[in-house]
Amino acid sequence: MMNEIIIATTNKGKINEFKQLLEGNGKVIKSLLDYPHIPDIPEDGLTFHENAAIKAETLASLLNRTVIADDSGLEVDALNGEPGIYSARFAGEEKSDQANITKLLHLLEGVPETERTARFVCVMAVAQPKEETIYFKGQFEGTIATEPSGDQGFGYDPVFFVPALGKTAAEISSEEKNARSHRGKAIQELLKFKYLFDM
Ligand SMILES: O=P(O)(O)OP(=O)(O)OP(=O)(O)OC[C@H]1O[C@@H](n2cnc3c(O)ncnc32)[C@H](O)[C@@H]1O
Ligand SMILES: [Mg+2]
Repeated sequence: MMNEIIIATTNKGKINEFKQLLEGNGKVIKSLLDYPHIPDIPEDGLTFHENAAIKAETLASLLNRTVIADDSGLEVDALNGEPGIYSARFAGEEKSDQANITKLLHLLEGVPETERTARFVCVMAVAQPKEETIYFKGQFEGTIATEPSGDQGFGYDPVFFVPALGKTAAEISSEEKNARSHRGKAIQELLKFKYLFDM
């Protein structure tokens, strides 16, 4: 029990990154995949903060435990910040990474490199029974490539080009991604509050 950190997510890519960032020191990551009887939590908020709170608070009250949730997405400047909070379902309810990437590249056809700036945003909510929810945020700046490259990571990583590395987020190791990513930065902030997790 006390050695567990519970994340309100079903996204395997996120779960792997949380494991790398938080496991060790005797801690074990649990996710919604370990609680299959819990029904889908509807993400009907209008901001990353609202959706992160909905996921974290719903699971925290069901389990009566401290829970972390991650709401994240890709903001593309040439698309006025879309897909944003709708990143997972950009191309439809089936949440297909492949279809999302195809739709994004199609919308950006003909947009020159200098105007393809984008960022990943991650808002983490930590919900504790009978306490105020706490938030941590991280951002990861990049540009949208014209074609996918690499097979690491998940989601939009194959088209998220990191100028400082000259590679996409799917062409770097998870260690390299975690060291600079939106999720990695939010967790660095969260780790300033280790006592929340008996660490
Ligand atoms: O809600 P949970 O269960 O956590 O899983 P989800 O995949 O639906 O997660 P979100 O609602 O937060 O949507 C985030 C989407 O943004 C994209 N995304 C977020 N972080 C990413 C990353 O590190 N690399 C690539 N794509 C990312 C990806 O398409 C995700 O599905
Ligand atoms: Mg989601």
